[in-house]
Amino acid sequence: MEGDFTGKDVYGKHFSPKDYLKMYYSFSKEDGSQEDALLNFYLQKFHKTFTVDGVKGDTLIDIGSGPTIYQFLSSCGSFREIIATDYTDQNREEIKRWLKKDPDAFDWSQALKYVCELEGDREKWVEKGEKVRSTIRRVLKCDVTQVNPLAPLVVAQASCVTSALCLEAACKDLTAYHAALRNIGSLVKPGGHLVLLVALGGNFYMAGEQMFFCLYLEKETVDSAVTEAGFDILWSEEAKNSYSPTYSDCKNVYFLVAQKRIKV
Ligand SMILES: C[C@](O)(C/N=c1/sc2cccc3c2n1CCC3)C(=O)N1CCN(c2cccc3cnccc23)CC1
Repeated sequence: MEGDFTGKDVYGKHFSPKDYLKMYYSFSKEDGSQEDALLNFYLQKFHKTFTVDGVKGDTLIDIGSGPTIYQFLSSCGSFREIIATDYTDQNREEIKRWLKKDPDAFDWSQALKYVCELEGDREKWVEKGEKVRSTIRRVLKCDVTQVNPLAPLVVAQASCVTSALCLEAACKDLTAYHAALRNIGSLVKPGGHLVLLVALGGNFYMAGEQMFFCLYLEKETVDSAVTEAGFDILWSEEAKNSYSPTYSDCKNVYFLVAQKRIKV
């Protein structure tokens, strides 16, 4: 299967949010496991972007949210409205379960506590959860291979677009990757921000027993695609040796913040 692109239909049929969440986002009991370190890296970089560096605005659109909400824990205090999106119904349903406090929704309390600790008060994690729930206003279908990824909806350009671990799974080759970056970049207003979390140097990742395609990307490839999509890269950071081989052959994870050039 390695190397065969995983089409959108396969995601709809075979992507199990529950398996995926258990594999990647269950803080293990003994601290310092590889997966904890990886999630902590993501949470630290979102904290730096939104809480420390002060990226903020009216609307934030998250592209390819998957079944997760960790990516909103820092941005929920910096935007009036967050729009979560994903291609597959089951991922959007998983997010809605958490928003409604459904008893069998995934437990994000460990991640909530970790971000509250970064913000200086670990006890505020329940309020943080309510803040995330009140800020995520819509959960929409997206398809990054479409010129308008939110079609048929037409949504006003956003102050910020974030996308974590999505494009490398959704794009079958570099041409598609460049096009997808242009597509999601069109959702950002001039002067607005694009925040990417990218898995580098791998061909697949696991979710439960299923193997899914990952486009092999290097840091330089991502940087040039972001620049060509009309953005200036403000800063970026690579975490080496991030993935345990059980889950993916990806080597590193890459966090990048860019700003959309204002055409003069
Ligand atoms: C984010 C995610 O959780 C996937 N997570 C993870 S964990 C991990 C660990 C190591 C490597 C990698 C990795 N990845 C994906 C990237 C590679 C998810 O569920 N995804 C992303 C991809 N997505 C789409 C598929 C097909 C077409 C799409 C069209 N438009 C929009 C989205 C589309 C479906 C939902």
